[in-house]
Amino acid sequence: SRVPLMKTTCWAEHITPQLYTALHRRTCSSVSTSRITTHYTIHPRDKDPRWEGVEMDRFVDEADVVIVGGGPAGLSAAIRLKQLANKHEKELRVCLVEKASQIGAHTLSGACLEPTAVFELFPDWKERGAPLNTSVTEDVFSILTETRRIPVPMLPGLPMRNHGNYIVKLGNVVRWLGEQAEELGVELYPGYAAAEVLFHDDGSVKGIATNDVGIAKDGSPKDVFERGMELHAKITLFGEGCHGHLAKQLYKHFNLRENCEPQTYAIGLKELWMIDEKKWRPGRVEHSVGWPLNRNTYGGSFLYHLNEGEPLVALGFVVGLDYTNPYLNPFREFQRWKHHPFVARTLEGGHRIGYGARALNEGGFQSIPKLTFPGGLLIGCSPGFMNVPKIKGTHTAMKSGMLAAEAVFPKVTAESVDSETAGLHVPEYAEALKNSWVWKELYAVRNIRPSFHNYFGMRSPYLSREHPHFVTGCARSVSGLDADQLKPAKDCTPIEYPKPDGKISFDLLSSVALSGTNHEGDQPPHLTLKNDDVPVSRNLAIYDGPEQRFCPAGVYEYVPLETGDGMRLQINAQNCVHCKTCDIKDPSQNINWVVPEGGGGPAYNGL
Ligand SMILES: Cc1cc2nc3c(=O)[nH]c(=O)nc-3n(C[C@H](O)[C@H](O)[C@H](O)COP(=O)(O)OP(=O)(O)OC[C@H]3O[C@@H](n4cnc5c(N)ncnc54)[C@H](O)[C@@H]3O)c2cc1C
Ligand code: SF4
Repeated sequence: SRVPLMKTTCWAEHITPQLYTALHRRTCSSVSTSRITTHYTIHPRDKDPRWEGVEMDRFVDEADVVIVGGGPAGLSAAIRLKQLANKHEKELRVCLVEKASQIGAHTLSGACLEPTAVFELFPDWKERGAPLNTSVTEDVFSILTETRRIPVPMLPGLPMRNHGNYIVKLGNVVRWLGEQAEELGVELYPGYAAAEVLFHDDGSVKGIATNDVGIAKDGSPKDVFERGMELHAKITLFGEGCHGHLAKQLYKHFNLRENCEPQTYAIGLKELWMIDEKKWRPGRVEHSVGWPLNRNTYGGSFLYHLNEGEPLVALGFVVGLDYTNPYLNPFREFQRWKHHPFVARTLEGGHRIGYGARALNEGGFQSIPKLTFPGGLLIGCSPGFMNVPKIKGTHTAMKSGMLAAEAVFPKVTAESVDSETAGLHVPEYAEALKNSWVWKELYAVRNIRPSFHNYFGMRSPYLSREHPHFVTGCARSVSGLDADQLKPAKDCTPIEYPKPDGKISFDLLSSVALSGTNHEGDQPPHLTLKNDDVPVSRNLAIYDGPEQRFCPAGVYEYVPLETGDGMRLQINAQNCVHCKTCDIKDPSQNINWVVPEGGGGPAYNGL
């Protein structure tokens, strides 16, 4: 059995001799239990006798362009490609794969939408019935203390101003984009996750493979096992959204992040409420910073009154994943925030109808990687075009997809191929982006998030010379990888959270139930561990098991070993809402999120 490497690793300095003995016992016990990770990405099937003789050939199909991800970026790229093909009377096969069972079912956002890109993509958006039903009529920004609210004037020119924007259910907008794409002739494949990037012999991207189905929880093939299919293309556009699973592989393969800062992230938690009609103010937008987060934790809230025929409000809470206290629980901070008198007064008498969570990029301009490589390119929140102070990335994601399509179209339809590699390389996309309003906008706000790490913390853009208009000059560095920011539990104070009251605040499991999340139970957990022993030997020992708190769906639980002499990690993979927080924040970087069987995950209804 394996023995922990504590004596030689850098984290050993945090461990006392007593803890070392306890830990050694725990770890040695845990290796005797059954495997946590059974996925073939960790335990290759070619070495597994249970897979001997299983047919592993894949059906191959060919398109001109393959797009991974049916979010705002992927769909805008697909639509623009077909608009151009129709205009120039060219045949163009565009295939888009989406891991959700329906287009829009994995979309979670605020969302207050800056409509520029929608208007550019469809100047006749109104006639086409775009679900932009609520224009912003009131814009409120506050700094919260535990009992009070300090209003901040929304001066013209501030990035947080929402004049001219629309409050939307982004899932509905994405569904509508899907309908437009289908009408134009894009082939949409919801329920198919892209599990693997395929490469030509010259190293350029050849396309993707969708995931295999019919693998049992223990990693063995079931009778119904079916190999995924290969989708080849002249070029593949990756629009997986924040912290894409394939993008992670591409960063390594093509060294795309060598000249940028690390990407940093936040987790956003959201609920949808039906409120008392008397309190409903359609078109009102509220944002806050401050309580319940302390000065050293980046984050804030949003509360939007929708105008969709019912008294609906969308509310949520965003916490920067560079927080340091392993006892912080973003879900419980969100629940606590709803009890602020200024928030609770809107919710009292109402009831909650939706819940979900998703990570969002916070690195901004400094963290944008190289965007193009032979055979492919990155669009939307996958490389990260989020405008952080605005908490808006939909308009930039859409525009990046459109610019990618415009750069790709002449090359894929050219009579002779203009590429030295088998997969087309289109660096013109990066150039187009640099000359677009996306670049200008992200450049203008590049130092707002990094300026958080000063005396004023979250309030800095509003209270100090760190006001956006002063935050100019060279791009400042982000704080490093979020995974490296946690302090050992022994150096931190546990946080006492109030119990949920079942009216305004709720527990985790009843919340997850509202996300409609489901996965086939008999499949290997898609939360894979590079080393099954590390959660107990490192995460629990040093950080007191922070994954139990940062996962917004209760997927990770430390439970007593059956033998009674230690703990083990239990992964409730069926609950996973695909937010990607664990892959980002795990202090050991031992968790690798991979795609589950296609169609699994949340079933958001217009979040
Ligand atoms: C809490 C929160 C609040 C926000 N508020 C706002 C706001 O008010 N205004 C605003 O403009 N923006 C907001 N954003 C940001 C906005 O939602 C994103 O910028 C936008 O959704 C990015 O679009 P995208 O297409 O790049 O990625 P996504 O919307 O994430 O779409 C990616 C799609 O790809 C699919 N996918 C991923 N991997 C695979 C795979 N391997 N195979 C197949 N399919 C895959 C996913 O299921 C998903 O449907 C918010 C985000 C969050 C989390
Ligand atoms: S397991 Fe990871 S990706 Fe899934 S909900 Fe929890 S933190 Fe998010």
